[in-house]
Amino acid sequence: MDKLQGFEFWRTTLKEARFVVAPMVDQSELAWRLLSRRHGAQLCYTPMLHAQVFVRDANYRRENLYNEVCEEDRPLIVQFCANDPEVFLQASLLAQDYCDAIDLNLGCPQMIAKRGHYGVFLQDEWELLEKMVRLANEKLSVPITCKIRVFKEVEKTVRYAQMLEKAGCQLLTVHGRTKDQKGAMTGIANWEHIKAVRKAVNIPVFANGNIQHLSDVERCIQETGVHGVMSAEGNLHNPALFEGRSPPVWEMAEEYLEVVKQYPPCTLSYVRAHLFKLWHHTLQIHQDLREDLAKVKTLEGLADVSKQLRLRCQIAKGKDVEEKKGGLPFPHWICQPYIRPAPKDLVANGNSKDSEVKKTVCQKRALEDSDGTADTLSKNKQKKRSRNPNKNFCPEQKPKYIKCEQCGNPKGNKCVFNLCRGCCKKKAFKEVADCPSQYTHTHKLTSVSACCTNECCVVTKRPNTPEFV
Ligand SMILES: Cc1cc2nc3c(=O)[nH]c(=O)nc-3n(C[C@H](O)[C@H](O)[C@H](O)COP(=O)(O)O)c2cc1C
Repeated sequence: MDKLQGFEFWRTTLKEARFVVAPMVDQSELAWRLLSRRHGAQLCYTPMLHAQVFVRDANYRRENLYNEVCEEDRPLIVQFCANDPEVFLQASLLAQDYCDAIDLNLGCPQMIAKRGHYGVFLQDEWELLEKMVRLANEKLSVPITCKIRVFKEVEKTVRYAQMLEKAGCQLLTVHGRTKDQKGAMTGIANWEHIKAVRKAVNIPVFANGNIQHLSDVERCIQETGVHGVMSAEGNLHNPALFEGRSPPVWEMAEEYLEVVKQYPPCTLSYVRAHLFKLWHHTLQIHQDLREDLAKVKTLEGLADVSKQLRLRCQIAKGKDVEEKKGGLPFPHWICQPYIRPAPKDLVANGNSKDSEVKKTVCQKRALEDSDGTADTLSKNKQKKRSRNPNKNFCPEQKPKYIKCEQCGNPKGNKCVFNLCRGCCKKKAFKEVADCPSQYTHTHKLTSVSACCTNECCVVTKRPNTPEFV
């Protein structure tokens, strides 16, 4: 049977989904998707996966997709970042049986995407994108979709969307922010651009940006004419957003922790990050518990801190105590959006906050650009240091790894070809393998599973290598 396309795909496979949970690295994992679906989400995306790693590493495939497969988690779109048509295709072929469509990330504006040459940094490479989408559309059994950011110019954004449609993209998500609208400069998404794209293409369009309440969903659909809306931050702060409810935080936190237990394993740092987002406002009052939440090392520990937060809120609620602090919303214990200060409020000319924001942005950039050589540590590094105070972030004192002669990744421990695990494996398959470490292992082996974890030893599984038979 021919695969469904465009509107037919949206109507039949996606069941006319209008409420969509965004792809979110470390945050749109299975447990969170299931929680969001229970509360109104009709379609979810996986976090962005790296196409190249997905092709190369079976563990990565298992941990990030295959082990997460479950019936309740459909419809599901798997998102990849990629910059090579063949690699993107190979990754998508390996993922297509576990999802309803494959999405290409053309929106990530982070420094890591700049270095890896993917996400929004492909925004100007139309020829390459055309090839990637065309090949995927031709060869995959599921539709290919794209998630883009807008250009400053409406007209260029429209031509960009039309190019992707022509290449074979079957559904387009338009994030109404430009490449530079990130971090402190995030600001408001532009729905005018989204509306223009919607009018100009003949495939379903989802709008992304500024969706914090159910009323935003309705307004966005009305103003832009899109077929669905996607929420990221709004969903993280209130997973019941699409139900039009703002439940007490503990209700969502406890239900989420239950789902995590029901669908193991879930990485602890994801759970911690979700609780930080859910309890965002309350944690500004109960700073002691903020520290506890950062420190505990088990799921039970996290659940316990969450319970203590609930008890404190319930006591305050019972006594009708108004715990107001700074600009915190009240009551702080209901799920509600975190409103970022608008960049114009922060960087208006002559505003005293101006230099502060620019300083933060510049510091961050310096840190990103210099790979951690700046004086200030990023939030992530600070977190790492709080867990391991002896950790050294000085690049000169980092252990130096020997690099793979072919690709520059760290060399495998035992490989005598001076290759990384992936390249060694390829070599082993292409040529008759004669890595002495493999011989040694093979002779000692009683079973394949006793083999070293170095993928170069995969060669021992090949039935017709002399050392195996
Ligand atoms: C924690 C987090 C992780 C994200 N990871 C991804 C990702 O993996 N792929 C992607 O295309 N966008 C990612 N984004 C961007 C969102 O999908 C979305 O485009 C952006 O946050 C704007 O939507 P919002 O205004 O509803 O937050 C991420 C956003 C957040 C907050």
